[in-house]
Amino acid sequence: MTVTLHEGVRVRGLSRSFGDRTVLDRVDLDIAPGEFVALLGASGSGKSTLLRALGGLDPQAGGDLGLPDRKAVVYQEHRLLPWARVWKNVVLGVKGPDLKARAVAALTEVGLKDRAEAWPLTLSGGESQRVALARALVRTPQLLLLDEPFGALDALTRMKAQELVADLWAEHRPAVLLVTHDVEEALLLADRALLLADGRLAEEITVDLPRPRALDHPDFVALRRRLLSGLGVEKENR
Ligand SMILES: Nc1ncnc2c1ncn2[C@@H]1O[C@H](COP(=O)(O)OP(=O)(O)OP(=O)(O)O)[C@@H](O)[C@H]1O
Repeated sequence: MTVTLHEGVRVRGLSRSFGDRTVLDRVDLDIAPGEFVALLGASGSGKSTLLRALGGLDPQAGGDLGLPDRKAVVYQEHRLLPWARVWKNVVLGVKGPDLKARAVAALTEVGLKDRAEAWPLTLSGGESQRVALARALVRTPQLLLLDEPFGALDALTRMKAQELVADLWAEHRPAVLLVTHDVEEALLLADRALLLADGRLAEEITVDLPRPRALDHPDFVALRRRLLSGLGVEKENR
């Protein structure tokens, strides 16, 4: 694997095997600076493996990776450390002056300014994920990697979190790769949706809909059907 600096993402021939099982098979992927891309695929198709490689977190992957310097990842589980106050969690590992002020600024952006001094165990699941978003924001990422960040939230909290991500993305415009199982989430947020199957990017759907997006817009419904069919779900009522 070679990693070079790039403004957005420019991946060529990304491959990854575990034993004799090839999970990623010479994947090419471009994400322009500021572009929001969603990645869908069946369970076990290699979405998280691809995301990990883009985080520069998988030295055993093969291929040429052009990646920006500043990357941040948000996972399905918040990964907050219980023994550090919320604001400290946000800036853990960050260097430089005014760390507390930077943490509070990021927490303000996710609507949690007043929880800066709280302990992580006193937060709800949705709040914890917002802290995880603040922890990403404070790093001013050029590439934001989201690995099913709202997968464990209830439907209403998830919708609010999606709105928050849409707002934060519009404000800061990082390139985003969002791994999700949720077709509607992909279509609400992304410029492009990619389908991963058999180790390759099997399909690409451009989501050319004005924002904010409405679930009941006929073009939205048509794209939803197309994506579901790409995922092998044909039933109309799903
Ligand atoms: N460290 C590892 N060692 C062995 N096999 C692995 C490892 N990491 C992933 N795999 C295998 O690679 C395949 C792809 O895993 P990955 O987690 O990338 O899939 P995914 O598409 O993100 O799945 P899901 O949607 O269920 O989260 C799976 O078959 C998994 O078992």
